[in-house]
Amino acid sequence: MKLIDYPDREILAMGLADALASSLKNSLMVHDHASFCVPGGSSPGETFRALSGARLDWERVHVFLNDERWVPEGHARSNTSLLKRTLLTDRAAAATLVPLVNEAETPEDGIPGLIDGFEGELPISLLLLGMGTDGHTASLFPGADRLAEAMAPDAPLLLPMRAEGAGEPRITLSRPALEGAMETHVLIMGEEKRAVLEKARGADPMELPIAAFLNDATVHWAA
Ligand SMILES: O=C(O)[C@H](O)[C@@H](O)[C@H](O)[C@H](O)COP(=O)(O)O
Repeated sequence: MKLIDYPDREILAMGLADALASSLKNSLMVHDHASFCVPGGSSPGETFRALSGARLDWERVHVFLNDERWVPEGHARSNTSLLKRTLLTDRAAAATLVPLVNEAETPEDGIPGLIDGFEGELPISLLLLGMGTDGHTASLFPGADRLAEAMAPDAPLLLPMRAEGAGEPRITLSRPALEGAMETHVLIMGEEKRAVLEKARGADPMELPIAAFLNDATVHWAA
C-alpha cells in the first residue's frame, strides 16, 4: 500500500484528479477503451469536478459505479444521479455510463438486465474506491447478508446486498471483479477514516472489507 498524505482536501482533489487523468490517458494509449469504476458517496465530489475538465479522449472512457443504492434515478440517495452531476459533466460528459440500476423492484430482479452492459468491461482499467467508517467499500459491508458470496474467488460480477448500515438494498460489484483492476486508488478523508484504514491493514476482509484491496492500492488521504 502506498499512502499519499495531502495538506488539505482541495489539494487532494486536484492531486487525485491528476493521477486519475494520467492513468486514463495511459490506458487509452494501449486499449480501445478504458473502464473506470468509481465510488458513490460524498467524498469524491470535488475530485470528480476537477477530473471532469481533464483533456482526454472521454469518448473512449466507460464509467461505472462500484455500487449503487437500489433507488430510482433522481432520488436523493442515487449514486447515478450524483455521478451525472459531478463527473459526467464538462469534457467528461462524452464518456459512456454503464448503468448499475434499472426500473426493477429489487436488485435481484434488476441484475439480469444489467449484466450485458458489462461485456468487455473487465478487467477494470482504473478503480477508485471509497470507504465507510465501518470498513466497507463498494457495498461490501461487514455483516451484510451476502458478503461471503461476494468475497468468494468465484463470485459473480454483480450481487444484491443488504446490511444494517446500508440503508436501502444495494447492488455491488464483487471482490474478484474489483480486485482484478489494473490500477487501484482509495479516497479517504478525516481522522476517523484514517484510524479505520490503519486498523484494516492486514485485517480479515470479512471484518473490514476494504482490507481486501489495500495491498496494491494507492490511498489518498487528507484530514
Ligand atoms: O454508495 C455508497 O455509499 C458508496 O459507493 C460507498 O462505498 C462509499 O464509497 C462509502 O460509503 C464512503 O462514503 P462517503 O464518501 O459518503 O463517506
